Amino acid sequence: MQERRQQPRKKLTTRLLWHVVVVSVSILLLTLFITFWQTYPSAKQAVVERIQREVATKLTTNQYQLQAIERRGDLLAEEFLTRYQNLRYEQDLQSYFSDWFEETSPGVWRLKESLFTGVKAGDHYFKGMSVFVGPRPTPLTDELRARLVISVRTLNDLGPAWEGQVTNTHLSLPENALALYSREQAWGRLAAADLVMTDFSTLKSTLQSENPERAPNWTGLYKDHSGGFWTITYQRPVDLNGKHLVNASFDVSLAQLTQDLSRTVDADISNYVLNSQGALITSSTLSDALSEQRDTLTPENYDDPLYQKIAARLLTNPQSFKQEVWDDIDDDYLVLVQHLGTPDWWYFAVYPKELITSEALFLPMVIALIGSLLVLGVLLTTIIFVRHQVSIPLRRLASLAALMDEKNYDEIEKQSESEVRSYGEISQVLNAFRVMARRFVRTNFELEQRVAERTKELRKANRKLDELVHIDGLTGLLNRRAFQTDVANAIATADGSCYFVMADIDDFKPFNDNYGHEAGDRALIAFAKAFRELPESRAYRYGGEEFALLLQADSLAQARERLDELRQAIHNLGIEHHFGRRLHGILTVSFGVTRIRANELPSDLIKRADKQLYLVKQEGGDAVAFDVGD
Ligand SMILES: Nc1nc2c(ncn2[C@@H]2O[C@H](COP(=O)(O)OP(=O)(O)OP(=O)(O)O)[C@@H](O)[C@H]2O)c(=O)[nH]1
Repeated sequence: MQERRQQPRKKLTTRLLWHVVVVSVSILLLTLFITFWQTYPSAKQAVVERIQREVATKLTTNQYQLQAIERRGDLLAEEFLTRYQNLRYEQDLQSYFSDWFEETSPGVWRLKESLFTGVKAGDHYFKGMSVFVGPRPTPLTDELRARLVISVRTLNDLGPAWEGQVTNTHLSLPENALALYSREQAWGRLAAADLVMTDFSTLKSTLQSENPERAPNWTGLYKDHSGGFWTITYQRPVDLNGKHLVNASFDVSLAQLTQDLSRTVDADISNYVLNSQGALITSSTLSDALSEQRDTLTPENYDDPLYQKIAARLLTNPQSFKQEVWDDIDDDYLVLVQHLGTPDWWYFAVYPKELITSEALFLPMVIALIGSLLVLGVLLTTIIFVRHQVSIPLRRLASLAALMDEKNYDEIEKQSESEVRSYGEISQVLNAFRVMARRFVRTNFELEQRVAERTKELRKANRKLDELVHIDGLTGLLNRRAFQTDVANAIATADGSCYFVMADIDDFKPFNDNYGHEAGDRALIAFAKAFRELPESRAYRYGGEEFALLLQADSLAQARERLDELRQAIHNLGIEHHFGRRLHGILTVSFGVTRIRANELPSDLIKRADKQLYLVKQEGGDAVAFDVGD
């Protein structure tokens, strides 16, 4: 009963909720995992392709600019050569040289200042021009003079067209001379008088002795101390009949060159540009201070772990890396490699892998979100349905069962009438249970009433039976069985005021024999009435014609007095008896009396009374004899 009344530890809806949540979350996680597993490679591929597109666009522009410079070199070279072929023997050139050049120190010639600041000479206006003719082993020949003048005129005509696209346009001569067009700087006038340009790698690389192929080249990066910026130079040697005349050249500042390269369109992509020696040309990660040192930054002196890893791998075999993806070079970054070609540099785009993971997670997250909303919707619907259609009816059912247990009929009636919304099987069960509950309680009530009535009757019958067991059927006196119980109690509570009397009808046999047995019965009934009416006493039919009395008396005398009254009452009945041995004329009774003693045996008590009765009988009967032994 106790168990039945206990509240369930968890509600049905709570349990259902837990089950659905656990199963749904497991399925969602599995879906997430599988989707992520499927989408990660394609997300990575998409990122790679996006970066490649961006890099390609950037490099195409960059390479286009460089190739444009190379094409300009061709133009400049062709123009110079044409003019040189047509004009080299013109005498005017010698006078131009005399007008335009001045010997600023012995053997060192420079173009006059006015051609830089702006002057009209002949048909042309000259501006931004400077020339330095430094120390050289050979003398200043007419041909060299003519070449210098042609160089000045060519540069003056073509140079302005490319202004802004290159740092400067110049024609360098293998005889340690250089003609330069630049609106910014009159380099030819500033160069140190003892400068031997042909000793430097830049110009040296164009000399026939150094460059038998006569291949145009991009120099390495160098700091232009006169300009104060990092520069590379494009040089295209121009020869005629095996003679090295000039180099059509352009200086390009590193800033100009790498502006696009170091700029990142996507803030998440950083980049590095390395040359074939592993030196860092530029990077989006460089601070302004470090930007000044680029090209001198090497894995040994620039502490950037990712750059160091990239440089280490590049240096294993630079020419083998053209365009590829390095996924394994760093735990956190994906690296795309692109060889630039012009100049011989490598471009590295670096992308954080965690962003690829984020992108790969996008689809699973959308699925998870939609899935969660779906699960939530299904869950809420299920909970509401189960709560209203199952839980509440079942709780009502449990409540009815508890009320049945408590036999609360009124409440069951009340609850049975109240409305509970449910459908189908639950509704059937609830209704069937209500009907059953009502019937059960009613039947139970009736049964209990019937049992109560029967119990009452049974008690009554038992009392009757009990009486019958202890009452003599003929006389209505208590019988010997009742006597045995009462005498035991009287002995147990004996206080000297209770007497035991044994009475026996005198000569009853002859009475029966002569007056008939029925007359004997009537006599017995009449005597019994007299015994019963004796005050302060309980009378018993001891057996046959014998009676017993438990008599309450304050003294022996009082007891004797009472018994004499009884004997007199018997006499008064006057039942005639003329056939007895004692010839009393009426039917009489003899009495043997003794006082009840505490804790004695009933047999001893009876024996004492019997003895007195015997003595009375011996003496002729119809008398009372007392045992006075105590
Ligand atoms: N009518 C009738 N007689 C009974 C009943 N019970 C016992 N008796 C008779 O009582 C008589 C008892 O006789 P006895 O024991 O010889 O005693 P008595 O004749 O009375 O002789 P004393 O006792 O010496 O006076 C018997 O004849 C029994 O049949 C009874 O219920 N009804």
